[in-house]
Amino acid sequence: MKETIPPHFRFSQDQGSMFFFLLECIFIVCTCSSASAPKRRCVYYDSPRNHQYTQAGRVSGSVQVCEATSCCVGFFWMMDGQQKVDLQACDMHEHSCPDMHCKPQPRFNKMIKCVCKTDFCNSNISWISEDEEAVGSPDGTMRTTIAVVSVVLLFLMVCFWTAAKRGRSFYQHTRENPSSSCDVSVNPQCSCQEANQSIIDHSLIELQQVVGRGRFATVFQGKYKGSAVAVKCFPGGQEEKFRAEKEVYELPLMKNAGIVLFLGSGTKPHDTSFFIVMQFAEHGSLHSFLSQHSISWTSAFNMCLSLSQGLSYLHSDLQHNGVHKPSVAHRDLSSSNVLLRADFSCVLCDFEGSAVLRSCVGRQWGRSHTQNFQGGPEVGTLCYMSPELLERAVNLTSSSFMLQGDVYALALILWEVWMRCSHLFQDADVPQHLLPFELELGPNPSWEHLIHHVCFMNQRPSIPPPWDVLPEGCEMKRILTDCWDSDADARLTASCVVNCLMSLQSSNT
Ligand SMILES: Nc1ncnc2c1ncn2[C@@H]1O[C@H](COP(=O)(O)OP(=O)(O)OP(=O)(O)O)[C@@H](O)[C@H]1O
Repeated sequence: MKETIPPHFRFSQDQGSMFFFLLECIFIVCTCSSASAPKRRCVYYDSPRNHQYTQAGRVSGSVQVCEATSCCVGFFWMMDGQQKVDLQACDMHEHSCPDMHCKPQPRFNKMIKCVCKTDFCNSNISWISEDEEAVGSPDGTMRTTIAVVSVVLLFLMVCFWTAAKRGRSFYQHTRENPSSSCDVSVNPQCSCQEANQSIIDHSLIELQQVVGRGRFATVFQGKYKGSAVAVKCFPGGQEEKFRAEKEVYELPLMKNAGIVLFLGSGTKPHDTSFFIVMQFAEHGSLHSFLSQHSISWTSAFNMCLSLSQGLSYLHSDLQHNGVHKPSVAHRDLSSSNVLLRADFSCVLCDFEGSAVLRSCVGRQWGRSHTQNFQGGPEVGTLCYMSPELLERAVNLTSSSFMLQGDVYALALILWEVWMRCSHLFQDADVPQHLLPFELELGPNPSWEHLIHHVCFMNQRPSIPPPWDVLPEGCEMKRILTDCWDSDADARLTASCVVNCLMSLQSSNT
């Protein structure tokens, strides 16, 4: 006989699947309703810069019929009060666009962007204020209700999609490495432990030659207690930078093979300057080394692995014996801020722009950082900046964006290393060392050129065709493209890069 279970009992027994069933229903309803809706039509402006947007829908003259989005996008330059079209198309990057009209969202300098959701709404910037828009619309309340319902539905879909995506990547990662986790989320516990301060008397240091000159400090080779050291000297005016860098080095558990060894710090009483003493890295910066040497596959691999391990450690949030190391975002990762030790392993240095991602009563999650709105953020080296940071499309103090920005920069450095690896150019000459985008934009690209190239054209350093036929080439390419993805959320974490590199090596031996 067939067993009948009372409905209320069935529900309580299977709440989890009911929840997912409901979500699925919402998803199906939304999908069906969007499938039956007419396709969005946007103004299309034909310029070489928007060739990537041709994939967003069928173009016929100056009209584009959108395939996978209902949003139109417009980029305009403002010149002498006049708007000049830069790009108009279906917005393949945005799937949510609450605005009916092309409402200006200022970008850098004189660029304005708008994303909107009515047919041909991207033809012109609409200078209508929100109030006017609400008053001018006869069915404003109805539209608002529809908008609210759509946003709630969309939000549920995004939650569902994000949970599914996270679950998938977590599963994939834990399968690859069951003992570790990709999670670099910030530990909610307060990390206000006392710093490991170590004051050094400057009279015990013997300064020798200058080995590096940066924007804020000069680095000398020196001697301290009989050992070779590097001494980073900050002039009196750079006290803030000195304190910021010292704060990172003095965090608990910062001693790690991937981070340059901090020995102490001090002040010079007579000229009120400040200094930080570190272990001396015999081969200098990765940038200067790659400029002078091509490298073998083994050296390239060890450099990439140690660099990724160092970054993964820096990003990690750890508790050990009651001591808490918060996650730290470097925020100025470049081949000049990576040093090479005697054994050619990489260590990270230069933390004056870093953000310590912790929460303490009365403190911020990340240290605040000043920004120069004329020339872009003061923190970071231009050509290593991720698209979202270049565009300022995100909250720059968000911890996840800072960490994802580091991963983008990591990809560019891995590319720099591999581009000097003789094994990867078997029958050809190894190309000279080049900074990312140096080939395309020259050694000192402007902010505008980088935004155009990296954000609008979605270009990345080119991967040489010979890599396609190498057994490791495919995986290397995948690591690079997954780390420099224009969608920051889609990027790998630093600890996942370590795992990918490990599997690259094991499949190669
Ligand atoms: N421990 C070290 N051992 C050897 N060389 C070092 C060491 N620390 C720094 N250098 C050299 O000094 C250069 C500048 O160092 P650093 O990046 O810390 O200075 P900065 O003033 O903060 O520069 P930036 O302009 O990148 O902010 C490095 O690129 C490297 O060549």
